[in-house]
Amino acid sequence: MTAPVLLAAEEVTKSFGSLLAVDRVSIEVRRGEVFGLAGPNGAGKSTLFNLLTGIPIRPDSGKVIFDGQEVQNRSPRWIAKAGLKRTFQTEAVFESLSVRDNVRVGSAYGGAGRTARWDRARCAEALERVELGGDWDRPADGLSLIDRKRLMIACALVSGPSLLLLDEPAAGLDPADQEALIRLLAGIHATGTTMVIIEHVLSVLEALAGRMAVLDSGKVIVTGAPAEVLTDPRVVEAYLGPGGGR
Ligand SMILES: Nc1ncnc2c1ncn2[C@@H]1O[C@H](COP(=O)(O)OP(=O)(O)OP(=O)(O)O)[C@@H](O)[C@H]1O
Repeated sequence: MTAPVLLAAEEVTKSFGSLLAVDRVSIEVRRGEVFGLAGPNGAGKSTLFNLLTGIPIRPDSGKVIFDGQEVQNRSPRWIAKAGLKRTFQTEAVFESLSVRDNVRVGSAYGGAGRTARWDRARCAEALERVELGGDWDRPADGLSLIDRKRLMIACALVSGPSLLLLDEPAAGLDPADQEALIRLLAGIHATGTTMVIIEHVLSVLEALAGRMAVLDSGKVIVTGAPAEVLTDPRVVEAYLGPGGGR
């Protein structure tokens, strides 16, 4: 049986002046799946994430439906509280705050953490889920790149989202850390979190995604299983140009 749709973009469109950044994009993400988004630089992936999460733009037309509700005109905070959390391309952590306090900020944003005691327990659980060991009272500015990514994911996870959007989580990681990230995300997915992952490191999508879409010039050009999508001539051409770079 096919799982119900948790997130749908329906003909979502966004222009910046004369640039059509997202052009009538429709995608469906089913509850429990990992859905990948790929495409060349400037294809519109991050703009689409921004439109899905209300940060900081609205679509010109089209609908975003999350968990049965239209959210395209909702605030980012409302969408986060409804259970859709995201990470950003850059490792957006509060440098001077401790690891633990970064997660506490994430917890407050997502609507979790009514009491200090409960908050502490949730923060600890989120940090353990991302396997961020060591001293949680140390400032975030001393963390390695992979640990910053772990922290950003913990900040998103702490409020127990039903859907996690990850914008290029593997960017800048060496192959060993990419493998560690894949294991981490597979573990989070196994506990029931639906995910959408934008990624240029296609091996991450091959390892994790059940389905994926490729965007080019603001449009979805192919959707399907990674093995089929990544060998599709239209995708090869989008990345390498006509003739596949030959
Ligand atoms: N706020 C903005 N104002 C004007 N143009 C924008 C804005 N945000 C994005 N764009 C443009 O929209 C297009 C799509 O950008 P976007 O960042 O969504 O692409 P992307 O697929 O995420 O690229 P990358 O893989 O390089 O991150 C680009 O041409 C970009 O310059």
